[in-house]
Amino acid sequence: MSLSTSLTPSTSDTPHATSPHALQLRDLWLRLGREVILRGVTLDVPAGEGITLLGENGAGKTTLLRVLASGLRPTRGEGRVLGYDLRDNRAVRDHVHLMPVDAGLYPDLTGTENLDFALRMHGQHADVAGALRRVGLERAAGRRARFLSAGMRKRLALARAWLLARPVTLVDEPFANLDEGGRALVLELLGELRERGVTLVVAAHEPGLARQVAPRAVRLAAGRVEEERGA
Ligand SMILES: Nc1ncnc2c1ncn2[C@@H]1O[C@H](COP(=O)(O)OP(=O)(O)OP(=O)(O)O)[C@@H](O)[C@H]1O
Repeated sequence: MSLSTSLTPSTSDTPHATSPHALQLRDLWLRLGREVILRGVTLDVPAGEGITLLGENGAGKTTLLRVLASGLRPTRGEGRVLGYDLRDNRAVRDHVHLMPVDAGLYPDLTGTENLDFALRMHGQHADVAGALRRVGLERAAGRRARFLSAGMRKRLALARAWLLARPVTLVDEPFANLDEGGRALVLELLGELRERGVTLVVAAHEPGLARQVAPRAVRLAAGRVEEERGA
């Protein structure tokens, strides 16, 4: 099936608002080395929806998120993010934020600098000190990310995703390494993103938690995405 038959292709110049879908994937395949990781992923996600992405270890969740963030190019198939072709790296990166499982921070920048830098990259201004307070990191503002604990790095990455509030926000294992308060914060901040109309994809092994902010659940199995039944 060809997406181009049903959609007017967007370029970086055309506004994404023409597409009611945040994600449209058609028969996406991805090979890494000798392994075929994605085997015909087809998925439609309306703008503003919250999706929980489930699957066993090694199922390909992180890989799929990287494809959606334009960090990996599909071997074949078609994909659009807010109407932009997935292969249009620049447009996709302008609209998509990926919070990776390891937080993806600059280790030699402080907490404040990491947030300032991310905002500057998107031409945004925001209350960085307030965001650090919100995630309980006010005292770590001046510490380099490399000297933060895994849970503190996660909180910093969460503050960044929340400040950026990109129209499509992809979150890989947001609950890992967090204490109870941290997990509640994830739910609170990701919930606020949803309220602001952000499309959210959460890869997680905790469906009960993730579905509180991303109610529709899909499962990656054998390289394909299947709709998960039941609440
Ligand atoms: N750079 C790479 N080169 C080759 N294979 C890779 C590469 N990165 C990941 N893989 C393989 O892709 C498959 C999917 O990995 P991925 O990290 O996407 O799984 P996951 O569903 O996120 O797993 P987990 O729940 O353990 O985080 C695994 O078999 C992994 O070995």
